Amino acid sequence: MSEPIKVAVAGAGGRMGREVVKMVLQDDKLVLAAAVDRSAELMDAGLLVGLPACGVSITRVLEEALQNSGADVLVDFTIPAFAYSNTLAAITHGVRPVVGTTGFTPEQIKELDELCQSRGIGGLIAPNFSIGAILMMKFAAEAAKYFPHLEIIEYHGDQKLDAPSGTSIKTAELISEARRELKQGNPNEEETIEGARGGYYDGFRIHSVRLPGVFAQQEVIFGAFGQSLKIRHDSYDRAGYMPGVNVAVNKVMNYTGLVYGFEHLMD
Ligand SMILES: NC(=O)C1=CN([C@@H]2O[C@H](COP(=O)(O)OP(=O)(O)OC[C@H]3O[C@@H](n4cnc5c(N)ncnc54)[C@H](O)[C@@H]3O)[C@@H](O)[C@H]2O)C=CC1
Ligand SMILES: O=C(O)C1=N[C@H](C(=O)O)C[C@H](O)C1
Repeated sequence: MSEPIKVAVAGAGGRMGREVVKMVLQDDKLVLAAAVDRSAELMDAGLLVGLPACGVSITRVLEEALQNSGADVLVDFTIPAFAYSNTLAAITHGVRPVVGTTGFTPEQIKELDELCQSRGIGGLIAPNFSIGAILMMKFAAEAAKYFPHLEIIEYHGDQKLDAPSGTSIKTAELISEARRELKQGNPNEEETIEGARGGYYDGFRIHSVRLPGVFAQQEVIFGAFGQSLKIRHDSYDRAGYMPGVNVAVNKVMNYTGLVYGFEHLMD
């Protein structure tokens, strides 16, 4: 039997981080090497997620955890402002990053890929780990070949820090690769209230709805003469992302370079 994979979790006290801690502690092929968060310091990570104590306390300083824990993989679900520096720190310590935090720029992703290549380790940045969301993106990209007029609407809770969501940006990128060049709408259109038409991406629009009580949903609406098509995905529970995170933690051990998008690891 192969050695268990040692996993450090950044953002362990957050909503996604707690699910990751739970998933790692419940998988006998994974070991929780460290749990880092700016809140819940010193609390046992197992107790924090409603499981028996596991002997790993929440610590504050990621660098120390990366240096001292012997982690193979860092799973990061923190906040956009820290995700880049956390990922950089992981790669610098030879720890493979599996990152769900959103907000990376294409330039940052390219730079982190080069760093992974030069360190000879694998990494993943995935704006969405849920299989249904990946299928929604793939189906939307396919539909855009035939229905080039579209709008993306994403719905999240009112405390989300980034807009548009990482998922909607990834969807827009996949659609853009598949869709013929087209600037939609009336060329003489004018916004009488700024932002009314949403964010512009390569000829189409992304709209971000932020409301309390909402978790994570997205629809892509296609319009054509005499018809429309909607492709929609709804997330109801953060546990729904964990099979994807688990696959990523395992697969990242076996390739070199930084992959952007869970769709590349699904098959
Ligand atoms: N890729 C995916 O499938 C998904 C991605 N997300 C993304 O994951 C991120 C986190 O989401 P939530 O867990 O809902 O947020 P959250 O606010 O519940 O948790 C974030 C946690 O990170 C901690 N934190 C902040 N800065 C830190 C640092 N420098 N080092 C260590 N910990 C730090 C905070 O104290 C907090 O506990 C967001 O960017 C969200 O968009 C969320 C759901 C699914
Ligand atoms: O903040 C969230 O909650 C989510 N963020 C990710 C995103 O920005 O796409 C993934 C999912 O939509 C939940």
